[in-house]
Amino acid sequence: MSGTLILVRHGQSEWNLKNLFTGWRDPDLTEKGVEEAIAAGQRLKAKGIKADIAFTSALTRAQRTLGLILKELGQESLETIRDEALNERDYGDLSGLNKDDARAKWGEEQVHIWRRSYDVPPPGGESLRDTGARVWPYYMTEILPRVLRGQTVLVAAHGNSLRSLMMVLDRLNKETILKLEIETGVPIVYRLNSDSTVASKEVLHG
Ligand SMILES: O=C(O)[C@H](O)COP(=O)(O)O
Repeated sequence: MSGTLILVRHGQSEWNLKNLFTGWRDPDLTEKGVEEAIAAGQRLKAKGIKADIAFTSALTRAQRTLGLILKELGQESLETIRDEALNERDYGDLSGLNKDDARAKWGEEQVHIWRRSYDVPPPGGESLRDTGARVWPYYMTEILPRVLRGQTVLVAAHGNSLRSLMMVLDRLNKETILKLEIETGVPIVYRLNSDSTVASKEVLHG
């Protein structure tokens, strides 16, 4: 066994609440999102987890979630690396549109394909494969080597950047990825083997 990788999707954002496609837009957390982030930190603390380093995206909702978690862990000054490689999928022309309005305009099935398929990009935006094309190399070069050295690495990011990562960790394919939904503010704790495969996975629900 090597180290530990903890993935957390940011808490509820203002645009999650309004049901808007967000992507690279930068809304803050709602009150509920703040509470979810604090609860995530408390659950990690209850497990006795301390991080050695943290990674997050270039977007406020993920950074703020990370800050609230680190506060609960008593690790506010932990080394933190922010990189847009971990940003949410770029939702392109859908950004800022209401998800129900989009379903009314383009149909339920088309919108589901844009949201959950592996390789169909929303207009002007990134498919999950495109998102993975920036997340996977970043994971391989910056995150995984630290886990393999035995560190505990905390990653606060987004629904689709984490889906692309979990596709690899959980060995999902083009079909099985369609069903993967990641809850806001729920830490997922992976222990990795020394060959980078997953030794165990625990989802820290409330
Ligand atoms: O960017 C967004 O709109 C959300 O954070 C993720 O949206 P999705 O569940 O539609 O992929």
